[in-house]
Amino acid sequence: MIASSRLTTTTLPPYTTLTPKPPRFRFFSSPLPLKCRKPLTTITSVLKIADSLNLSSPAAPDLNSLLNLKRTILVSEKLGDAGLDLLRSFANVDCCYNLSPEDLCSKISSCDALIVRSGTKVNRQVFEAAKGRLKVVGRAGVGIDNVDLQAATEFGCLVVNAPTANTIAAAEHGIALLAAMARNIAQADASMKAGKWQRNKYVGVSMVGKTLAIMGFGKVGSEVARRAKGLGMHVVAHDPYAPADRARAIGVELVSFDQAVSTADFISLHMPLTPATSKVFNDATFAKMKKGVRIINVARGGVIDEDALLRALDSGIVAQAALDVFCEEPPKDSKLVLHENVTATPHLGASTKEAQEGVAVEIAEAVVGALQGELSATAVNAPMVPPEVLSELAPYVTLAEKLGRLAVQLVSGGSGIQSVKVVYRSGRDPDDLDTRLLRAMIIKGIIEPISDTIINLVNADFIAKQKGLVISEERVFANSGGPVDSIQVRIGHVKSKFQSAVSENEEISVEGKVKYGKPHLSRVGGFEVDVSLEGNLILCRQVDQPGMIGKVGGILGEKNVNVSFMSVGRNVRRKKAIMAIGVDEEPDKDTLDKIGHVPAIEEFVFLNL
Ligand SMILES: NC(=O)C1=CN([C@@H]2O[C@H](COP(=O)(O)OP(=O)(O)OC[C@H]3O[C@@H](n4cnc5c(N)ncnc54)[C@H](O)[C@@H]3O)[C@@H](O)[C@H]2O)C=CC1
Ligand SMILES: O=C(O)C(=O)COP(=O)(O)O
Repeated sequence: MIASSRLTTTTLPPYTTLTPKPPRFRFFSSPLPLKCRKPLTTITSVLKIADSLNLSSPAAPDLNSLLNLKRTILVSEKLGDAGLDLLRSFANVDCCYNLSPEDLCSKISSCDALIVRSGTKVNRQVFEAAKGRLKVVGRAGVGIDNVDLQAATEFGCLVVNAPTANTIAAAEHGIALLAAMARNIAQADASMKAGKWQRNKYVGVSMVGKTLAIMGFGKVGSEVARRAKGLGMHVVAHDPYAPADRARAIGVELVSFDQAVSTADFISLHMPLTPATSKVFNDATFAKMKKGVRIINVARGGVIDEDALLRALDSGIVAQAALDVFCEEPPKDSKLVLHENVTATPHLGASTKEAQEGVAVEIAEAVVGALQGELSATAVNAPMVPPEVLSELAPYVTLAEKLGRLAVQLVSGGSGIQSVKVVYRSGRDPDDLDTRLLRAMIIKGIIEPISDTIINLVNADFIAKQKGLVISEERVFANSGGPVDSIQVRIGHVKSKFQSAVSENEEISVEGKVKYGKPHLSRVGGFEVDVSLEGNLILCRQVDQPGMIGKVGGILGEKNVNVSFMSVGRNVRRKKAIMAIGVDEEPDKDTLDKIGHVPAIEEFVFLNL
């Protein structure tokens, strides 16, 4: 050990956070132009690796791909043709719009993926009804407030969205609503259609020189800001997570919530609907606003308390509101929509031809990629791992799972596993080695053999936590050619059925390396070994004396069990040794008994890898 740095102790970092990922593991935030994207027909070996590792297919034994059967994708809301064509080239596509919640639940168990927009509620019942078949939910748009992410994660279902293709459409709709509201376009149009000519009634307000407060300075918010600057408005923004330099670059000042709402002539909402933003525009907030303020909401209806807005409109605090989104869609209570100072559109922010084609292709690619095992760039509830990183980590991913499987089989029955320590020896800078994938596979290896839960990248941390398993990770610096020199898995506070696997620290300890691209076991307890982690493994502790390999090899040979690898590790000559024997077939009980009865063999265990 040269240096050691603790990565995590008792807490598992969440897969998705608001904090940026280290650059090496980040995808480009905007999609590549279509012609630059990889053709879906050319499935890279990386995707196959991931697929075979079942990284994103929690429940499927992947018979579909083995038998070359097509998957089924349910599309529950209108999707652009280019996206549908792409999906059809890969899967059976069932377009069923306006499904009732009951119909959705009854259909979902025969679907591998579901594609929705904002109108489909993908709640816990949907995941329960899927009975483990649903592997991916694709949200053809940005907001994922209609998908129960917690339930998706618990059921090991990946959720992906299409976060960029409708940004401009939403921003343009925001500006369109702002201008239409300021100049009473909708009301004047309706009045003319009713045969009237009311020039004095529909005198508007000017936008130039007015202060616009952008609430939520993300993709849409900043595009609205850019356009509003072009209209000569003074733009401020409130966003606790937005970088000040991005705002500065557009000439926008980032201000506090109170400052934004109290100084603005126009307020445009662009934050996501979360527990923190739910009904954040309420009576108390409206009371802080300038009398005669104008509000635009192209984000989510739920960020406004609609009853409070109605009161604010009636009292004149809010002069006008332009609403594209509502708490309930379509809104049942039409008081707001019918209010003469309200301009309303039926959630049209993303509805341009261009945006819908873009979103459809973006989500189709993400869903097809995910079904093929690709780790998505737009995953909402799983780590985003670019293909080149996955390709590099692939053999270590296999090693991690095998070590987990091996370690758990060394635990003697009845002793509950509570703490697992993983030590990575690596020459990489900690920021340059994303261990989430490896950790997930170790968890998979540990939990799957002892439970009926299927583990994948989406639910690994969640299931570990649920089972009370505390995973701690440590990085030890070591010069190595690849990303990882070795991985050690230690299980503490348990008894072992193979005492020699217990290290000085009273932990079951196994260590492995990747050699020639294949996972190898390099250490068991305090003994060094060198055996390929493929097929099955027999571990024997014996007196170190001549003829042992021959004896055990002979017993296996008699029963036609093929030995693929054999390695002996010992600490002191002629004392104790560990023999690790890789076998292609599983020896029957008789054969194992015979090995156990070889006089110099003190203990042995058969492990299924
Ligand atoms: N009406 C429509 O058809 C469309 C609506 N949208 C909605 O617009 C919203 C914004 O979308 P994007 O800009 O693409 O998302 P984004 O994720 O790029 O931006 C959201 C911003 O809100 C900020 N934010 C989070 N909590 C906040 C808080 N408490 N106060 C202030 N800011 C907060 C975030 O830091 C982020 O910068 C989403 O709710 C999305 O669903 C997006 C596209 C179309
Ligand atoms: O992308 C978003 O967040 C939207 O609100 C767009 O919703 P839609 O796909 O048009 O139902």
